[in-house]
Amino acid sequence: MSELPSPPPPAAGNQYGAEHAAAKKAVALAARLCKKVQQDLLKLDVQTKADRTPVTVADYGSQVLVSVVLKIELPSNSFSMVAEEDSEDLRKDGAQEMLGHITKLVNETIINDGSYSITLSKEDVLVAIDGGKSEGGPSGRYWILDPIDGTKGFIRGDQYAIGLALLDEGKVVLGAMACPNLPFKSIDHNGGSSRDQVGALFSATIGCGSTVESLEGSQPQKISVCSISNPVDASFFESYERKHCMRDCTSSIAEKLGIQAPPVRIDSQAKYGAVAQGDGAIYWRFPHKRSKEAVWDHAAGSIIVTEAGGLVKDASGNDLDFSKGRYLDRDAGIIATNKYLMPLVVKAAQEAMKEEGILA
Ligand SMILES: Nc1ncnc2c1ncn2[C@@H]1O[C@H](COP(=O)(O)O)[C@@H](OP(=O)(O)O)[C@H]1O
Ligand SMILES: [Mg+2]
Ligand SMILES: [Mg+2]
Ligand SMILES: [Mg+2]
Repeated sequence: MSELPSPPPPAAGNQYGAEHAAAKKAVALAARLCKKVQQDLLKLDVQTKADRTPVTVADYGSQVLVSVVLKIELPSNSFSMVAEEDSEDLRKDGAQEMLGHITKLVNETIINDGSYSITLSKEDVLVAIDGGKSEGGPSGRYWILDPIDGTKGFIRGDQYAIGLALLDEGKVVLGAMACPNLPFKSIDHNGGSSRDQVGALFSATIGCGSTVESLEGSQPQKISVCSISNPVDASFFESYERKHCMRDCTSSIAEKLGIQAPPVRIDSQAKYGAVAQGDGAIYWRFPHKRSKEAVWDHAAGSIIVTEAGGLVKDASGNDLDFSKGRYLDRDAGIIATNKYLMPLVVKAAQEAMKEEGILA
């Protein structure tokens, strides 16, 4: 397989140009490993974590590759990352076979890409996974990674995303997100023609807009959220998994807004990418309990939507605060949409949640 294409030099004025290029390379390489695993996922490649959610060899392998690429591409003594997975379960007796498989997958992906002449041992793999143990917070620079967001979708053969973001003094300043199964329209700027492709790489840097390109390499093209202002014409995305979203509440919000289109239910932060490129108008998330929302489930997706001209708020209309550590501090619910629809969706959500007894 050919080496991943080097991205074009960053636009003048992009102070995170090197990080942007490294982040895209990292998620694109991780996506190669994930695609290979999704094609022939075996039962023994999937484990259940202590919180009873699934994790696969690809979640771990992706986390290793992103961490390795960032460290090589951006040499510095101060690498810090908040990532979803840790090595605890892989260090247990009985996990040796799985660890061996992850190590093999990581090394094969590196060899096939051809950019780096390194081979990782099992111990290197464990150490790379634990590179994601940072606690985050309001100061300094650190990465936030969801190595596979939508693991349940990944196992089912559906949508998933690899989401990577950079925080600088508590603010998300860049995001790169690979969505290997998401369709997008690639536009030939010479001929003006467009064709449908699958495998999108979204990225955004603060103040520089959002782009999408092919995961296999193509010219990045600017994207923007839709400009629908009447909710009757809007469509919305929500979780495929019934357990992840209160459907009674969201159908009530949709009814209040007069939305005609049926819900589009897909897994992962691919929903943020779809809203950012105007495939639909709204992504909302209303979890059942006031469960904690992890920063890695939203950091990359949220900057890709805001740099595409959209807004991302909690259900009270507040900005998301990524500076509080590994979890977001927010009021129930998260909404991503354009500036016209946001106040209407927040109002409908507040009313619906009061009626459902979720808000006082
Ligand atoms: N019972 C639950 N309620 C709400 N969110 C949940 C959940 N179980 C898992 N999740 C979160 O939902 C994410 C997937 O979101 P979506 O529903 O949009 O596909 C998961 O990310 P991971 O797959 O990275 O673990 C996980 O963080
Ligand atoms: Mg998970
Ligand atoms: Mg996730
Ligand atoms: Mg995950």
